[in-house]
Amino acid sequence: MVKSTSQFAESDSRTPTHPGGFLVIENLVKAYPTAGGGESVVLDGIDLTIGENEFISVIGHSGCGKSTLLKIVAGLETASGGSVRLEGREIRKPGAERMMVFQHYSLLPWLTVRENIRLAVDEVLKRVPAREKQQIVNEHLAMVNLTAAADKYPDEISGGMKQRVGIARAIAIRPKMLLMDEPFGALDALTRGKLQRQVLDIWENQRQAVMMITHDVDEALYMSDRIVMMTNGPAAKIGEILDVPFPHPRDRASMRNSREYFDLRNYVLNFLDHYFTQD
Ligand SMILES: Nc1ncnc2c1ncn2[C@@H]1O[C@H](COP(=O)(O)OP(=O)(O)OP(=O)(O)O)[C@@H](O)[C@H]1O
Repeated sequence: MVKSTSQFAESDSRTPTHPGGFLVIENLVKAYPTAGGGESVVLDGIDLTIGENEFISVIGHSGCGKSTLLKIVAGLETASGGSVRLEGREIRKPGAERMMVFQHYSLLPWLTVRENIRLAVDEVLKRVPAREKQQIVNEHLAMVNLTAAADKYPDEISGGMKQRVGIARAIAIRPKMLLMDEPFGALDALTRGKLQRQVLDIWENQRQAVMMITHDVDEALYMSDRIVMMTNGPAAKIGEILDVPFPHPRDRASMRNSREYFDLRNYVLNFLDHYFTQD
């Protein structure tokens, strides 16, 4: 039985689904000005609460506003209405407690792998002694299997390795929340699968709040606790939120062979099809 929460259900859709959640988005609206002097509403009344150890995915058709939503949580964009609070504090700008991983790596090309991670650690963990910082960098290099490539420059390593640097850099500063915008989108299928496993391993060992944008239904089902399914834009809303009931640690092969997985996968695909055909 597929369990989901519809934002359009009769019950109060503004009530957070996780009362103890530490990221609380309430009635969020985002509009951009148009050339004609009007405005175009991208997000219209988003309500979402995320728990501090919860991994959620956001899925929806291209242009519905997924990245805009993530950027508002990151503090890179401001909301036009409503509120976004982390542990009760309104998010107004970027902060080290919310680290972003982009699809296109964004490494500094003149720094080595190690130096890219170290730079973030130096900037955020200012009071930590140098020796400990070095340990943190080494530990995170090992976590993403990059110890051997530590002294290489970004243009000397593959796309998958670059993304591992981006992930190590983000988690090395121990953020409370990891924000990932299609983190595996630029990778080939094999590398993507390996990196999904690696990130899930890390998360299963040291849980934190994760919000991940994806277009990939299997990725969302494999990795997340809940899938937030957005309606098409303009004025996109959360259509439904799907619970993914598989316990962690997850085994992809056995999940995929289960009837429940098949039903959930079809449920998400049908949701996306429904909105696509409305275009
Ligand atoms: N800075 C901006 N100024 C004006 N409009 C913008 C701006 N950023 C995004 N938009 C518009 O907001 C809408 C949502 O964009 P967004 O990138 O958030 O969608 P998305 O769901 O992440 O898309 P994709 O899946 O293709 O990455 C689009 O119509 C886009 O053109």
